[in-house]
Amino acid sequence: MKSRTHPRKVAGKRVAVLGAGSWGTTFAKILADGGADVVMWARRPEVAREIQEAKRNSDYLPGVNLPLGVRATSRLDLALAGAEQVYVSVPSQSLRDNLKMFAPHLNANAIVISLMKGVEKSSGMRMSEVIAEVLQIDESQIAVISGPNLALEIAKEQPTAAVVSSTSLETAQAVASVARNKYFHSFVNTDVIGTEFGGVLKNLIAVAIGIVDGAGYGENTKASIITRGLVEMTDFAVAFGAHPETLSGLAGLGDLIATSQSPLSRNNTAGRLLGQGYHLNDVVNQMQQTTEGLASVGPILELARAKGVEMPIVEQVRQVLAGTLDPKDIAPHLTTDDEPQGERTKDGQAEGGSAVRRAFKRAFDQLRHGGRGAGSDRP
Ligand SMILES: NC(=O)C1=CN([C@@H]2O[C@H](COP(=O)(O)OP(=O)(O)OC[C@H]3O[C@@H](n4cnc5c(N)ncnc54)[C@H](O)[C@@H]3O)[C@@H](O)[C@H]2O)C=CC1
Ligand SMILES: O=C(CO)COP(=O)(O)O
Repeated sequence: MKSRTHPRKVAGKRVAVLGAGSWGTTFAKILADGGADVVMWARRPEVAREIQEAKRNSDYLPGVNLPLGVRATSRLDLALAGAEQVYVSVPSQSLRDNLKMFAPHLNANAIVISLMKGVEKSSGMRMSEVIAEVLQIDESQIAVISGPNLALEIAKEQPTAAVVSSTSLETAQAVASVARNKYFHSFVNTDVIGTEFGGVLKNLIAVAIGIVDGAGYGENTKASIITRGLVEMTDFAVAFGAHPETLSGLAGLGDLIATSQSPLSRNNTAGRLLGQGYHLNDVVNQMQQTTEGLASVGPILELARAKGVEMPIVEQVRQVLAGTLDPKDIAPHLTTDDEPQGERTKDGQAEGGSAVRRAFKRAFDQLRHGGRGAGSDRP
């Protein structure tokens, strides 16, 4: 970085944001507006240069002025030097390779925060698990952030909230006290599994909503899918050890509503194109930004199968992606049950049993059949 292009340094904690796409850039603005001293790493030198010199990232956030305090470089050593908190926002499928590049430059005590909402296709691992495995750091040094956070709205400073989650409450609080400002409110929790899976799973339901929207169905259909989708999300996450409340919080229901309703959502947009009859390859080519849901469908269904969790909506999304189900048919087949099924009621109990009760039953069945129990978060 040339010193003449260095802006005045903002007083505050030195943090790094790795990944200069729409979310990484927006998050750098959130942090800088909260008073942190932010250096971004961009893969492409021209993107780093535009942010550093013009305080713009016109490819991803057209028309948005970044705070003067945000600096950017394409050199990892400069971005990570002295960084106490490191926020990572790259496509989930590229995380492992990126982490290997980051590792030599990371401070041993730095907290690493995942801003991503996908699972690794090859392993089914959550992003925090990939971080722990590749960087070989303790889980108390890792946090994740998730919530109803459409980047472009936040870049325009429209108020929203998110959850910062770490198995260490102290870590979550340390991150939340930096990742906040007048338009971004951070809550904390210690349910990393629920917080991460909430972000992953809502993408899949948002794709389903996009599909039925594109196929011409209306609000009743979409509301039914959102509601039943939340049940699938909760069943799945609880089976892996999440607290059900997390899924009805910002990282679950909150994000599900935002993503399912907004044309800004890439997952929702991809679904709509599929619903309009475009082939998956054409949709992928048309999407210029990361669309995590398309890559997550396969690994999530595999994980679900391993725990005996039924996900009829996600399964139908898979079939539409594979071209074996007409998008028009996704709505009439909202359930695979042959018999009438109980709906969860106000206290979380369904006639057929609560998510927790079902999780226990699954664990019991798995133990009986020599499998692993529900307490484990890996199949
Ligand atoms: N955009 C949004 O509104 C939000 C996105 N997220 C999550 O943040 C993560 C990143 O998403 P976005 O920033 O929106 O994506 P994006 O497509 O806008 O940007 C991705 C960035 O990663 C970089 N990158 C680094 N290594 C890469 C590689 N090997 N292959 C491709 N790109 C690579 C790209 O150059 C680009 O700067 C995703 O997991 C997404 O679900 C979470 C909340 C909100
Ligand atoms: O996670 C998001 C909003 O919270 C962004 O959703 P998309 O990735 O679908 O754009």
